[in-house]
Amino acid sequence: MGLIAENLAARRGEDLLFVDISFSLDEGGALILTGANGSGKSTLLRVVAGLLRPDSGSVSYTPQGGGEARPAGEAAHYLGHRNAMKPELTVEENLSFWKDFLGDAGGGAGLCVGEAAETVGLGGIAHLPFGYLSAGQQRRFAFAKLLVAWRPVWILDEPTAALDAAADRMFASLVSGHLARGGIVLAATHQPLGLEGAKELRMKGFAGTPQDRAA
Ligand SMILES: Nc1ncnc2c1ncn2[C@@H]1O[C@H](COP(=O)(O)OP(=O)(O)OP(=O)(O)O)[C@@H](O)[C@H]1O
Repeated sequence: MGLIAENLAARRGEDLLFVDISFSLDEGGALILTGANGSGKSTLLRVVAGLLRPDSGSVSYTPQGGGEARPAGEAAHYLGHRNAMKPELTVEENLSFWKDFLGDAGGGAGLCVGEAAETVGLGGIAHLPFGYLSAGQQRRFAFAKLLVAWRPVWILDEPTAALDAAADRMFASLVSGHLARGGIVLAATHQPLGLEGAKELRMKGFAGTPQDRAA
């Protein structure tokens, strides 16, 4: 039940970046990835999101109450370093696109676009082109993307880097709310983000060449 990663390994170039990564998270559970720059946090998040193929291992999500296990990426939002919004479209158009494209993954319903914009504190400017907005406003609307489609697993890569304290607090409340609704959070972050009490997985960086490991 929940998110289960088993024996994940990933390679960058010839070398293995990590091996034998396993974890499981039930509904309401959170895991924070820590480790030095370049230790593989973003790579692991991208593997879980289904954006990179693991060298070995698997990661799946099984809904609460049973149902079939499926690739975790199908039940996940991935919020990476980029906002994944078209600058020439309005915020409403961008969020409507994501709402339709992602859909609800079962077990919950996303907010309407207007509600999501209100929730991130920017209800009055969702009619503007995304490209007109400040960097912080753009990031807030990237958070709204998490709200317009219900996806139980949130995969977050340094979501609040370079945001002000108020935006940090707002995002922490979104994260706490998601966990309280039975969501799951997997995050690389140096901020508390409402994840107090989360499990921690420390990434160590390159795990050697495949030849080293065979030796
Ligand atoms: N496309 C790529 N091709 C080859 N190597 C890559 C590629 N992307 C990342 N790497 C390497 O993989 C390693 C891990 O990168 P990753 O971005 O996963 O680390 P990170 O822990 O998220 O780092 P940071 O804290 O700096 O964001 C780094 O040494 C990086 O140079």
